[in-house]
Amino acid sequence: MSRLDARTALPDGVRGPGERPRQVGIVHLGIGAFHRAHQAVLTEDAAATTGDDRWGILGVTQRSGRVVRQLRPQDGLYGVLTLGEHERSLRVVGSVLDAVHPGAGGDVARVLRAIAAPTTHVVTLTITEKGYARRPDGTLDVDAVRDDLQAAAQTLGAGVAGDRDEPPSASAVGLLVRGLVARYRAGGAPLTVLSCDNVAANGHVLEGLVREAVRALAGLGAPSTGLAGWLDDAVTFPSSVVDRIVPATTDAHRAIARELLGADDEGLVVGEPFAQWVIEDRFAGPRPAWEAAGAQLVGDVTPYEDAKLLLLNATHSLLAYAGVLAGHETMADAVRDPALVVHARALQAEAQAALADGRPGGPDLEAYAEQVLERFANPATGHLTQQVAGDGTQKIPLRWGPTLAGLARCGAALPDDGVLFGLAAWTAFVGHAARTGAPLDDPRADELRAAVESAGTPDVAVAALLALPGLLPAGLGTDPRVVDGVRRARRSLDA
Ligand SMILES: NC(=O)c1ccc[n+]([C@@H]2O[C@H](COP(=O)([O-])OP(=O)(O)OC[C@H]3O[C@@H](n4cnc5c(N)ncnc54)[C@H](O)[C@@H]3O)[C@@H](O)[C@H]2O)c1
Ligand SMILES: O=P(O)(O)OC[C@@H](O)[C@@H](O)[C@H](O)[C@H](O)CO
Repeated sequence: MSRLDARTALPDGVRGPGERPRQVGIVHLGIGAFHRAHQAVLTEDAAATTGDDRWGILGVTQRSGRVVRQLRPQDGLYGVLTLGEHERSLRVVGSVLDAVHPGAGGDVARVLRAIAAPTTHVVTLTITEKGYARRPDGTLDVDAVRDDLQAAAQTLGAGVAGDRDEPPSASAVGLLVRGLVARYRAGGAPLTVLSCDNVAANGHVLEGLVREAVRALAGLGAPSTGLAGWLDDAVTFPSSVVDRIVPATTDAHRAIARELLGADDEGLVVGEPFAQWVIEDRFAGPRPAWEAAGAQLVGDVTPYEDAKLLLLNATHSLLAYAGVLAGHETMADAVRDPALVVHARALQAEAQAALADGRPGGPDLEAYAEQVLERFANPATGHLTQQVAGDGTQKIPLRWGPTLAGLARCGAALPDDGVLFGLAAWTAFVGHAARTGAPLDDPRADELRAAVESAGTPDVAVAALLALPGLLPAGLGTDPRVVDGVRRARRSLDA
């Protein structure tokens, strides 16, 4: 069977991309499955409504060249397969014009030129929580981005913009700083940097890391320039809240798409019918009319972000850990298990209590929480518990930390069926991996294994894991009410 590309005649029922953008207007860092199923789709829909053809996307894939191999032979085209309980549809998206790998053997100079180009107005990111290279205390892990910052410092000191060979890039924040330096040197047109990761206050966090990195340039031999002032004047970092469940694409998904398309599609992504994008309206220059595609432009994303992280993502993580332990492969099986969903609901009740004093606006929390559970129960996407369970040390502080802090403010004895149950399930999940040698997908996997291996008993392991720096809000990782409650929940899980 032939492979999807610009010559493929799309069958009836498969929506095509229409007129493709004439230029790159957006550089996206971290073009994994989610960007292709979310921002790229809304960008194409906005262009279709307005006829504005400036918003092609250059996708940057940093960890491997896989997405380049998927998309380049397909002229950047790929399918988005929407799978609901009662619906199935395929569309081919054309807003991504090309993909680039800036690592060893890749083309970092092309990325830097694209970020510097005056026709580029927005850099978006989905680089996962760990891509932000934060230390447990939230500050920039300068060692992780040092090579990129060294390159940025040399570029700042070089005579003419674009006059040196660019070394490959090893970090997303470092690559962004190099791109900002290139843009500054190329005349400094305004730029909006828009994080689309599941990170609280993502724009604010990213801005802080970029500013730390820029301050570090001086220590790496960069000359004194007006770069920091230009950031103040010409670059904005709005926050945004993104939502659509996008599982990793499987061969079963590819088989469904092949049947609908009549061609092979190596770049296929899959999503649920629901999609939401709430964006802080703080742009430095032009942007696509994303509101024409259903995005909400708001003054403050915080109430939406709180609901998303503490009611959706938090519940997802609890069900993922407990689901893996109970032998459920998919999220739909986990949420349909009555023994698990009671804990999901208990966590949601605690999160709602913690959010009660939050800022006004945002969704109705009661209805939102219920809708989340219904979305998880969609069996068609086949979202795997193991996928959601990855990177626990990066997700737990964001998803469970604020709820735990709210709970701890309430009183002497803490209930152990909600967030404490989630923590117990996570410790059991980690313990199982450490004991059996099963893969533990977490950037702090070595620390986790060491904590469990030196512990001897589950009670000691629980205490060691909860005390990991940066995991829980200050003081709570060693708070006896938390440690004892998690131990109680863990005993009930191990029984
Ligand atoms: N998949 C979803 O349902 C979903 C929904 C909402 C938000 N998101 C956000 O999008 C992110 C990516 O999800 P995805 O489904 O595209 O995952 P994915 O595994 O398909 O892609 C991850 C992308 O991040 C990059 N990346 C990973 N680790 C990195 C690192 N250390 N430094 C730099 N880049 C790194 C990879 O190169 C890849 O481009 C999530 O972590 C989350 O923050 C995902
Ligand atoms: O994508 P991750 O790994 O950060 O988190 C896994 C899921 O909780 C997440 O992707 C949700 O499906 C998503 O946030 C829904 O919008």
